[in-house]
Amino acid sequence: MKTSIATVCIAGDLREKLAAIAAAGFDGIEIFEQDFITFDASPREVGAMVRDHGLEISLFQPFRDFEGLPDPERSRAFERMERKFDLMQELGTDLILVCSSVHPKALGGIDRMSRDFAELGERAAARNLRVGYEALAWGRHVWDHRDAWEVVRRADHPNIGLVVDSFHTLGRKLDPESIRAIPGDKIFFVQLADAPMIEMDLLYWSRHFRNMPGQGDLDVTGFMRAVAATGYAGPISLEVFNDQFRGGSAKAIARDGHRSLIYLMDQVRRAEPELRLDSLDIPPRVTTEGVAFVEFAASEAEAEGLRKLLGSLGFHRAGKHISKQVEVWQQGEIRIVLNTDQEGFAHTAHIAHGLNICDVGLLVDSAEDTVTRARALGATPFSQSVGPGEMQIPAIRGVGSGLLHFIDRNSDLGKVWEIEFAPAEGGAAHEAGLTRIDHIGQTMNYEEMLTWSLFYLSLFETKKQATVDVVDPGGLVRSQAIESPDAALRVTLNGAETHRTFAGRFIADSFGSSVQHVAFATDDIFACVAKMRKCGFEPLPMPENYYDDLAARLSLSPDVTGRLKADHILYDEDASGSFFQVYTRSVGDGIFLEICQRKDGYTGYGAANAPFRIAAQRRLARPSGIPRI
Ligand SMILES: O=C(O)c1ccc(O)c(O)c1
Ligand SMILES: [Mg+2]
Repeated sequence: MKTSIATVCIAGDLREKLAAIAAAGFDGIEIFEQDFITFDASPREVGAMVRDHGLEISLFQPFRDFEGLPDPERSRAFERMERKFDLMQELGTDLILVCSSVHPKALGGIDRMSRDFAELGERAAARNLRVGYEALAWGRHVWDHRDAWEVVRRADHPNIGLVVDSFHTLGRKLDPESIRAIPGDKIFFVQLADAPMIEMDLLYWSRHFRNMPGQGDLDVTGFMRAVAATGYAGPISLEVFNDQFRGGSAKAIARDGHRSLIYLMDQVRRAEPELRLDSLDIPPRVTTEGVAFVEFAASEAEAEGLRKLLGSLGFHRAGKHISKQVEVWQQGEIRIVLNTDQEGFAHTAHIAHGLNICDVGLLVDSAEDTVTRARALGATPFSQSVGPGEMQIPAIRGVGSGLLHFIDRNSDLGKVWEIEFAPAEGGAAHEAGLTRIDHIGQTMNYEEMLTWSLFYLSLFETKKQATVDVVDPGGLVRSQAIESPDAALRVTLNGAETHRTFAGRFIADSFGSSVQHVAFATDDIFACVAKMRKCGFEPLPMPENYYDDLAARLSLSPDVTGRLKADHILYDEDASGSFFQVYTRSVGDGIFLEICQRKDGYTGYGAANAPFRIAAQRRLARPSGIPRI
C-alpha cells in the first residue's frame, strides 16, 4: 500500500517539506494549494522537484465551493476548475479533491449536485483527470460521507469518485462501518487523521487539533478497516492540520507520520487478516515483562554519591563488569547499572549531559523481533563494538537519544549478568523490601510528547492513559502514562511547557530529554522506610501543612497520618485503591528516585501529590540550580 502525506502537515517551505517527507519514506504527497502558491517556482518546476525527491503527487487540493451553485456562480466555478486542471497537468497529477461547499449561495439538492459532478466528469475525462468529492464535517448541505457517496453514485461518471477522510467521519461521530458498502474503485482517495477528544466547534477542532493516527482518541483503525474492506487499493494519506506540527521539526513530524501509518496498517492487517493487505508483515507489538535495568552514566565522584544513595535504599553491589568500569547494584528484581567507563556510549552521554540515565533495559518476549518491529517503524537501531566475552545486546534509540536495550529469556541475553559480570563482595544483607521497578518517568519538552507516546504505543503492547496536568509553580507539566495490559511496563511521559518548571529546568540543565525519575515498588512502605532509615536514607522532606490537609480531606486515622508524617510518606486514594510514595532527594540536575506501594489495585501515579512533591524539590534546590552530589 502506498503512503502519502499532505504538505500542510509539515513545517517549512515546500522544499523543506519535501525533503522531510522523502526522508521519512513516503511514496507521495497531497499538494496543498497554499503551499504551491506561496512557493516561487513554476508548476512544472515544482512537479519536477517533487519527482526528484522520489515522490509522486497523489492529489491536488482543496477545491472549494463547487457544487450546487446557481448561475453566474456556477459557470464561474467551472471556469475556475478549468484553470486548476491546467495547473494539475503542469504539476503532473491526475486527481483533485473537491470538498463539500460552504458557499452561502449553494443550493444543495442531491440531483442538482450530482448533475454538476456529471458535467465536471466530462470535462475531467477530456483531459484524463479525476475528481474526488469529500464531505467536510461542516459542509453547508453535505457533511456526511454517505451523502457525498450518494452524489457521486448518481453522478455516475468514471472520472468522479469519493474521498473519505477519517476526521470528518469520526469527528462527526458517523459510523465508519457504513463505508464498507461503497465499491472500493469508487473511493478515489483516503485521508487519515486522528484527534484528541475535545468538545469544540468542528471546524476549529479540525483545523488546529488533528494529529497522527494513534496519537488521538478517534477509532482510525476501525475507519481504515472499513475502507480496506471495500477493496480500496489507492494511497493512504495523512492530512493533519495541527498548529504545533506546523511549528515543529519537519523531519520529526514526517517520521512520526510514517510511523503512524505503518502502525495503523499493521493493526488493520491483524484485525482483519482475511483482507490480505499488501502492508508490511512485521512482528506484533511487543509484550514487555518489565524494566530489566536502568543505567546511569556518571563520573567517579558522581558514582560515589549514587553508591551512597543506593546503599541507603537497601541496594547492594551485585556485580562488577569483567572488563569495563561498570557495576550493577541490585535489590529484589531491580538492577541499577553504574557506568563510569571512559569509553563507549555512556561516556559520550556523560560528556553531553552530565550525570544521567542513559540506558533502560526492557525484558521482552523476543529481543530480535523487537528490533525488527522497531526498524520497520523507523526507529534508529544502535550498536557499539563489544569487547571479548561481551554480548551484543539488541538496542535502539529512545527518548532524547538515550538507549533502550532488549533482553529476553529465550536467548543468552537473559544471562548477561552472569556472563559479563563477576559477583561482587557484600551480598543482600540489607535489602529494604524493594521488589521491582514500578515505573520510569521521562521528562521532555511538551512538543515531544506525541512523538514518544506514538513510539511506545506502536512498538509495545501498551495503552495510553488520560493526560493529567500537574501544576508546578513555574508553569504546567503534562503527564501521560503508557502501560502494558498487566502493568508490567509503566512509563510516564512528562512534558514541560517552560524551562521555569522543575521538569523544564531538568531538560535545560541536562541538555535534553531523558529519564528523570525511577520508581521502585514495595509491598510494605512503612517497613521499607524503617529499614532504609537504618541504612541512612534521607527522604525528601514534606511540610506539616501537607499532612494537616490529608487529615482534613480523608478519613485516615490520626495514627496513620502520624506515621505518614514521621516518614515523609505521601498518600493518595481513589476508586481504584490507595497509594503511598516517598521520594529521595534529587541528584545531578534533578534526577530523583521514588519508593511506592500500590494497595487494592491502585492504578494511578499520585498525580494529586505531584505539586507538593515539586514544591518540596524546589525548596531544596539552590536558586542557581539543584545541588549536585
Ligand atoms: O479545513 C478544510 O477546509 C479542509 C480542506 C480540505 C480537506 O481535505 C479537509 O479535510 C479539510
Ligand atoms: Mg480532508
